[in-house]
Amino acid sequence: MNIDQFLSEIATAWPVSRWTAVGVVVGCSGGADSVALLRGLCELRKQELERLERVESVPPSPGFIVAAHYNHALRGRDADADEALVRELAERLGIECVVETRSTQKGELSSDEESLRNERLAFLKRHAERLGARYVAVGHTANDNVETVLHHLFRGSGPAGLAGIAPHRSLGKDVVLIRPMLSIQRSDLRGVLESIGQSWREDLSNRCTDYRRNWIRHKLLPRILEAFPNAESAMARATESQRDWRDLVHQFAADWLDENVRLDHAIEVKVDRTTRSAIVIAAMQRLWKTQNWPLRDMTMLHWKRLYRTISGQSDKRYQLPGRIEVVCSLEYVSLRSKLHPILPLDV
Ligand SMILES: Nc1ncnc2c1ncn2[C@@H]1O[C@H](COP(=O)(O)OP(=O)(O)OP(=O)(O)O)[C@@H](O)[C@H]1O
Repeated sequence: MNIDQFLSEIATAWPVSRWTAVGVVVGCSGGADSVALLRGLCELRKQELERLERVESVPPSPGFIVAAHYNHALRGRDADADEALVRELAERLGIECVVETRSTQKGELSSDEESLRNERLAFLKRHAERLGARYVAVGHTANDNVETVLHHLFRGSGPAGLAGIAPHRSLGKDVVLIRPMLSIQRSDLRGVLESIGQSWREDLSNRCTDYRRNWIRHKLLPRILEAFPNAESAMARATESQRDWRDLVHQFAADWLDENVRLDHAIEVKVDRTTRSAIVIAAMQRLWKTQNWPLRDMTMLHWKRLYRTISGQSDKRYQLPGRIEVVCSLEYVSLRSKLHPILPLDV
């Protein structure tokens, strides 16, 4: 892949005219993927502004790109070198760089993958809101997508998990998280960076912090590719169709939620003996999101159990992860969190 093909892949996934006139915060770790993303977006923006200048006399664009780096402060000098690379790159590209260093006071925060990811996302969202940016762009690649799907598969995830990494999703009211490099292979990105003489930092933490993800990346996938050389693009196609199915089910689920769920002292879900489990489960997952209940702790077994309850096949009182209490009556199933107040139902 050469640089033009690379830029065109990004522009196909995320048409340039959509974002050059608004603010974009680019999450940049200093690793190859996000360095390539930052370089790619800055180049596309520059080309678009030059094009506009040629065809018409346009007022200066109100849009901007800001590089944002979250220093996890976990790997001492390595973490500082990541930060330095992002700062230098932003300076060279003539864009603002925001950096935040994680507080490392003992016992204050946990350092598992999920907590770090959540903190990072909260940081990116916070700065996008502060700067009035419309988008947060991150550098997930085609390989990340395949690895995520396999990981979900082995954990027994439902259809939503097998739909892979979403190309975009809302991060609250005014900010959209976008992943414009999901069609690009990691190795191609590195080739492009080498061809333009752009260095990056090897993310050593990637190798060790998430053992199972890295086992999939370094051990399993190479074996799969020996037997199925096109497995990665085949899986990407499969997840794309899976996404269509998921979107369809989500539409039904939203309607089902409107008709069958009401808020009272608890969340009251009507017992429904006819609707298929896929729709009821998707509706419950949507409900969990609206309430900020811990989705990740819910396995398919929990969702199935809840579905059996809602479809009138069990009437026991029990608790789900995150201390969600389930109580059944003849016509309604009440759900109540022991930790959170009830929130409105719109996502
Ligand atoms: N320290 C960081 N500061 C800012 N942005 C980051 C940082 N680390 C990662 N990102 C952004 O997130 C993208 C994905 O990184 P990575 O694969 O490590 O992340 P993740 O969000 O944990 O996702 P995954 O679900 O694949 O584990 C990067 O390409 C980059 O855009």
